[in-house]
Amino acid sequence: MNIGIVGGGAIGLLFAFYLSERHSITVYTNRSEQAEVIKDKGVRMIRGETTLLRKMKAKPATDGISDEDLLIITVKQYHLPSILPALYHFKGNLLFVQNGMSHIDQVKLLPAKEIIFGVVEHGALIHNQNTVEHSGIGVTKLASLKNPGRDLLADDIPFFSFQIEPDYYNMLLKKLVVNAVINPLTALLRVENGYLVKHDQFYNAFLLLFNEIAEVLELSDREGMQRHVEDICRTTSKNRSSMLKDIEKGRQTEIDAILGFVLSQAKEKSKNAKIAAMLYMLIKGKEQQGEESL
Ligand SMILES: NC(=O)C1=CN([C@@H]2O[C@H](COP(=O)(O)OP(=O)(O)OC[C@H]3O[C@@H](n4cnc5c(N)ncnc54)[C@H](OP(=O)(O)O)[C@@H]3O)[C@@H](O)[C@H]2O)C=CC1
Ligand SMILES: CC(C)(CO)C(=O)C(=O)O
Repeated sequence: MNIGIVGGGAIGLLFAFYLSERHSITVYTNRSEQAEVIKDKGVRMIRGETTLLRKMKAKPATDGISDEDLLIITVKQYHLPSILPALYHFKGNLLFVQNGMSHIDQVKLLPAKEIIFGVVEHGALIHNQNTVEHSGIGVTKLASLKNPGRDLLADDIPFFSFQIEPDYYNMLLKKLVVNAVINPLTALLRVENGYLVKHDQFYNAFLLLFNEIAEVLELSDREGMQRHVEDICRTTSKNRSSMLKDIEKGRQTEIDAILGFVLSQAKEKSKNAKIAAMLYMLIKGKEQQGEESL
């Protein structure tokens, strides 16, 4: 397949590197300088002691998107509006891998042949314009908006597998609840994920927030979901969440796509979401503080 990857960040370079084993890849970057570096030097991937390099095509997204069979959108949720106008002319298949759920309504009406959502369970860290570290090996879960079960990315690529899920909404919801509980709390407390279940007072706060979110989202299996979020805290106990890292680096966070979605659901259903609202404001305040210190 001809696959285009929009965004040359951590996830974009990770997908570009692994998929280039079976497909012809073009990376569509934000900056022309990055496209030149990738065209010239290829994409380097570091996994433990292994470092590998693959050559591929790259161009700035502003030069236009070609007729790819599949276009994978790996920009952050808050950058989607900058790329959506170009997607109104794209007739191939689209895959969105953003965290959160506020992008569902933004992309539903695109004229693409197929719209697929992805939940990436890999860890990826960008080192420079053409180098990515595969810091956690997981899977990418995929679910289609229109044709459940159709698997465009069925190839068996070592260290980079895909899992087809039957229901895109439930797949995204499960990840949303994890991010809505863990990310704002760890970002504000400045602790690693494991602390939320290890520390009595933090765990009480975790439960208050989880219960409010479960009520707003009308979760059908509350106990199962609570166990799932607690398990993620344990299995990623030494991780600093992406929101904590964003706050530490003074960057914008994905709070709008995560707690913003919970708040919009609460408003729609006239449900109480005071804790989520407070955490949302505190994270927004921290983002502003970061901007002011630049
Ligand atoms: N990193 C991880 O381990 C994981 C990330 N995710 C999710 O994947 C998504 C991407 O995350 P991540 O890769 O870490 O983010 P990054 O910030 O590393 O990458 C985003 C990239 O998109 C580029 N970009 C922004 N606007 C445009 C545009 N208009 N056209 C082309 N490129 C553009 C940025 O360019 P520039 O560099 O110039 O700003 C940047 O290179 C997020 O929603 C995140 O939640 C999910 C699971 C794990
Ligand atoms: C699962 C978790 C919480 C791992 O840190 C994550 O997805 C994130 O940090 O955004």
